[in-house]
Amino acid sequence: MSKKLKNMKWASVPLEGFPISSEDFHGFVGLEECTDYGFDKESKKQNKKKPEKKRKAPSDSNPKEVPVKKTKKEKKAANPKQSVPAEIIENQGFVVESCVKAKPTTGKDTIESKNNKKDKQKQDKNNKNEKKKKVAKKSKPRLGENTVDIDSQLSLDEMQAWSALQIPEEILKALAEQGFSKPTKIQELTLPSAMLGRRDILGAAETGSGKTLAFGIPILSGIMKLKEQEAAGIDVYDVPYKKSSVKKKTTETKPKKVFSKKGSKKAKANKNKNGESSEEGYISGESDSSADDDKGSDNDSENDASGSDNENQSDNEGQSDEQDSNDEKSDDEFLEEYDVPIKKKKESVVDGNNSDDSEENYVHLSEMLDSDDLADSSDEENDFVESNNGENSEEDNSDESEPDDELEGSDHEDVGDENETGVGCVKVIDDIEMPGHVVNKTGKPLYALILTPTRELAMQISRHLISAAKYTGIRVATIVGGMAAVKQERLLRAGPEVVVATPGRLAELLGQRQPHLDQLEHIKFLAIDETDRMVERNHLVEHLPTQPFFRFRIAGVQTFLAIDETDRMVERNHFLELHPLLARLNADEARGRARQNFVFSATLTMVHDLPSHFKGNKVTKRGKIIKRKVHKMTPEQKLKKLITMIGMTDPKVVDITTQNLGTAETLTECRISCALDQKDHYLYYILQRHPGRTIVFCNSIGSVKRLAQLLGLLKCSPLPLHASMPQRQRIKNLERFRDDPHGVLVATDVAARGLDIPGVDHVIHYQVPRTAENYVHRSGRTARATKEGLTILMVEPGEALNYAKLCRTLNKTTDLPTFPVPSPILNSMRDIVTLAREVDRAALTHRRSQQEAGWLDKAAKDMDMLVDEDFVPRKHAQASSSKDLQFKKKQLDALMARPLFPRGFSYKYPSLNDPDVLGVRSEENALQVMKTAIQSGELKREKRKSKNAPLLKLEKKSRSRNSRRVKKGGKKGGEKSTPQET
Ligand SMILES: Nc1ncnc2c1ncn2[C@@H]1O[C@H](COP(=O)(O)OP(=O)(O)OP(=O)(O)O)[C@@H](O)[C@H]1O
Repeated sequence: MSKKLKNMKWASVPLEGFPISSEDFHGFVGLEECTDYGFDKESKKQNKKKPEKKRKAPSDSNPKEVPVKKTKKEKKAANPKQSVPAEIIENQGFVVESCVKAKPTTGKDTIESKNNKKDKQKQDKNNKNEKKKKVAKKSKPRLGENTVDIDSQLSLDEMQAWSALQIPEEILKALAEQGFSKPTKIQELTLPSAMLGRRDILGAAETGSGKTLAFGIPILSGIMKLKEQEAAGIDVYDVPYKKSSVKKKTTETKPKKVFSKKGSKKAKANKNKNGESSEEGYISGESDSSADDDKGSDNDSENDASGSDNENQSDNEGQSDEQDSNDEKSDDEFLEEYDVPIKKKKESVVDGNNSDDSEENYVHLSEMLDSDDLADSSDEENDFVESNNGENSEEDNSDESEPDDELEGSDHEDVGDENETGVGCVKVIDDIEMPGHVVNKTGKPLYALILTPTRELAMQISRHLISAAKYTGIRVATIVGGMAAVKQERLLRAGPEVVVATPGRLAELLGQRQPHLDQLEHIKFLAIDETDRMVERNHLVEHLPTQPFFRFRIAGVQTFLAIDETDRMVERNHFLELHPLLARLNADEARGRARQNFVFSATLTMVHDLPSHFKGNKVTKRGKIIKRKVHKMTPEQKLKKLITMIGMTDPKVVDITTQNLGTAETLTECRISCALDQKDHYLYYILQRHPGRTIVFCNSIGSVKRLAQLLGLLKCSPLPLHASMPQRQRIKNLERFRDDPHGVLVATDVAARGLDIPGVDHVIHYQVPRTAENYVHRSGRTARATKEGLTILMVEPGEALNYAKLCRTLNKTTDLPTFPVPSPILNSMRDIVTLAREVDRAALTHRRSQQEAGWLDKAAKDMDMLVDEDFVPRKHAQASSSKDLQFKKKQLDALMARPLFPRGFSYKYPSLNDPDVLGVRSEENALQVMKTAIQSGELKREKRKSKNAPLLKLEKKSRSRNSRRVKKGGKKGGEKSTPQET
C-alpha cells in the first residue's frame, strides 16, 4: 500500500446487510471506507476546470444534493429505468453516489435481466408500433376507409330495417357502427336472393347506391357459415355452396324476355300472369311494384326459413327449381341455411378484440409501397412463414391422398380393400383422367375472389369489406399491380379468406403458383365489380371474313371488334388475363356451378347505337367490298354474354337503372358549349368562382398533363391522376384530394369507376367522354349515397356529334341545360389564362434550351473537347429564354394579384334575375346557381335568343356530311370527325 493511502483516514464499515459475509468469501476480513478524500489532486484539478457555478442548481435546492454532469458512459451505465434510486452525498467537495437499495447479482439474474431487457425492448417496440398505428389511424384514414362520426353510430335496435334480411349479428354490428340504418334499394332487392336463395346476382343500379355491400354482405355471411362448417371438421374445399336446385338450370340459361322491352305491356302482363318477376329472374327498376313483388316473395321465403323447412327459401327463388332438387347430391351434402342469429363467435371476437387481427393482415397500399418494410419483417413473421411451410408440407401429404377421395366406383373401392388388408403396394388404375392442375390445398381456404378493373377500386372495396367484416375475423387481402409483389405474397401466406384483385397482378401470382391462390378452383364466391368495363365493344357482326378478329383504327384509337357469332367477348389488352382466369375457374363444371357469382355495374344493361361506319358493307382500301351485317346488341344479349362468360347459373337480374340509366337521381347535369380554345377559360372560371371538391376528367393522359401544368401556373393546386403515374403518387394524390375540401383532381377515366370519395361537389368533363358508360361513371363520383352533386359537360363544336350520340344512348330527348357563366368575368379569365399559357410555353422553351446546353456540354466532355465560352448561339438562347420566362411569370403574378371578382363590379348576366348575387360575393355554390337558372326558366329564354343551333341539330348536319363522304370515296363515314365512339 502506498504511503499516501496509509496516511489517509479509514473507518470500518459494518457488514450487516452487506452482500458478502466473511464466511462466503474465504480470507475476507472486513471492509473499510475512506473518510478523507483530500488526496485526489486530479479530481481537484478537474473541479477547477469546471467551476461550480456552471452546474445547475437542483430544483428543490437540497443542500445535500448536487447535480453532477455525467459523461456519456456514466449515463449509459446508470440506466434510469433499471438503476436503483441513488443517494448523492457531498463530502468535502467530493461527490459520492451510493446505492441505497442495491441487490446482489448472480449469474442467473444477469441472464434474467438480459431476457427482461429483451422483453422490455420488444414491449417498447410493440408499444411504439401501437402508438404509431394509433397516431396514423387518428391522423389520416386510409383511402376508401369510412370515417364514421361517433354520433352517427347506431345501436342494434335501430337496425330493424335489416332484420328481414337475416344478416349475421357480427356484420350487423359493423353496419350499425357505420350508421347504415337501412339497406339501400339495390341491397334490399338482391340480398334475400343472394343470402337465402344463394343465387347468382346480376345487379345494375345507379352510381353510389351501395353495390359493394350488395355483394359484400352475402359473401361475408357465406364465409362465416363455411368457417363454422370448417370448425366442425367438414372439408369445406369440396362442399358446394350453392343449392343443387339451381344446378339443372345451368345448362340452359335463357335470358328473360323482359329485357327486350323493359316495362313494356307484354312484359308487365307476363309478370302478372306468371306470378312475380322473380320467377323470371329479373327485376326492373321501372316498375317498383314488380320489385316489391319480388321483395315480398323473398320475404315470404324468409318466413318459411324461420320455420324448420329451410329448403323453401330457395324454392321461392324459382318454383321449377323444386323438381330439380333431386339431383345427384342430396341436400344434406350442401350447407344448411342460416340459423339467425348465427352462433356467436368467442366473446373476444364479438367484442372487437379480434378486429385488429384483420387490420393487421390487411396492408394498405401506400404501406405496401414502402419497400424497406420488407427488410424489417419481424422474427415472428419469419417464424410464421416457417410454420406455414411446415403446414404446407403437411397439406401436401394430405394432398397425396386426395385422388383417392375423388375416385369413384369399384376401382376406388378396390384400393380401399387393399389398404385394409395392409398390403402397402401401389395399385395401377387404368383410364383415370389426370387433372391438368393439381390444386394445392393449404388448409387455409380461399373462399372469395373479387375482381375489379382498377387498383384504387380494389383497395377501396377491400376497405369497405374490412369495415363490414370487423367483428367476423374474416381477413381480406388486396392484390394489385404497381407495387411490390413480395409483400402481397406475404399477405397471401397468412391465408386471407377474401382476395380483392385486379386481373393483371392476380394472373402474375397465379403464374408463379402462389400456394394460397393456387386454391382458386375451390372458391365459393366470385364477384366482378364494374363488369361491363371488363367486357368491351358489344357488337355482333355476321358473315365472318377469314380472320377471327377484325382490327381497325379510328383516329388513332385502336380497337378490337368481335366478329364471332359465338358470343366471344373481346376486351382491351389489359383485361386479357380475365379469360384464362374464368376458364380456370369454370374448368370443373360441378365446382363452377357450386360457386356463387356476383356481377354489378351501374351500366350493366346499357347498349349503344352502332357507329355509322359499321352500317352497310365495308370497303377495303383496295376497293374490295366485304359483306357484313353488324347488329346492335340488345341488353338481353349483353347480359347473356356476361352470363356465359362468367359461368353463372340461373342468375337473378336486378336492374334499377331504367329511369336515369345509371346516373343518380340527385345529380344535376348541365353543359358548357364553347370553342375549343375557351375551355380553359371556363374551367378556370368554375374553379375560381365555384370552389369545391372537383374532379376534372380528360380523355387522354396528354390532356391531363397539359391541364395539370396550366392549372398549376394558375395556382389551382391540381392533383393529376393517370395510369402512367407511379402507383405511390396515384394514391397520394387521391388521399390529398380526399382531405382537401377545395381539391382539384385532374384525371383520366382511371378514376371514373367506383371511387367513393365523399363530398365531391363537381364533376367536370373537360372533353366529351368516349362512351356513355364513361359519362355515367365519371358523373357518379359526385351525388353519391343520396347526396346532391353537379356535373358539367364541356362541349366544343368538334364534339357535337359525340355529344348527340351520348344524349341518344342516355335516352335524353333534349339538350342538357347550359351552365350560366357571365361573359364579363370570362374576359378577365381569358387574359390570365392566355398569359399562363404563354408562361407554360416559355418554360418549355427554356427547358429545351437548357437540355440542349446540357447535351452539348456532355458531348464535349465525352469527346474531351473544350467548348468555347463564347459559344454565342447557345448562351444567347439560354439567357433570352430565361429572361422571357421570368418576365412573363412576373406579368402573370401581377395579373393574378388583382381581385378576380371585384366588389361593386356589375356581373349582370342576362340569364340571371338576381345579378347582385354575383356582385356581392366572390364565391358561389355552383349547384345552387344551376338550380336557380333551371327554375327561373331564364335558360330557355336565353336559348331562344341564341343564334346558335342546339347541339342535337348539329348532329343531323354532320351525319349528312358523313354519308355524302361515304358515297363519294367509300371511306368509313365519321372516321376522321369522330375520334370518340359512344
Ligand atoms: N345501407 C347503406 N346505408 C347508407 N350508406 C351506404 C349503405 N351501403 C353503402 N353505403 C355507402 O354508400 C356509398 C356508395 O357505396 P358504393 O361505393 O358501394 O356504391 P356503388 O353503387 O358501388 O357506386 P359505383 O357505381 O360508383 O361503384 C359508400 O360510401 C357506402 O359506404
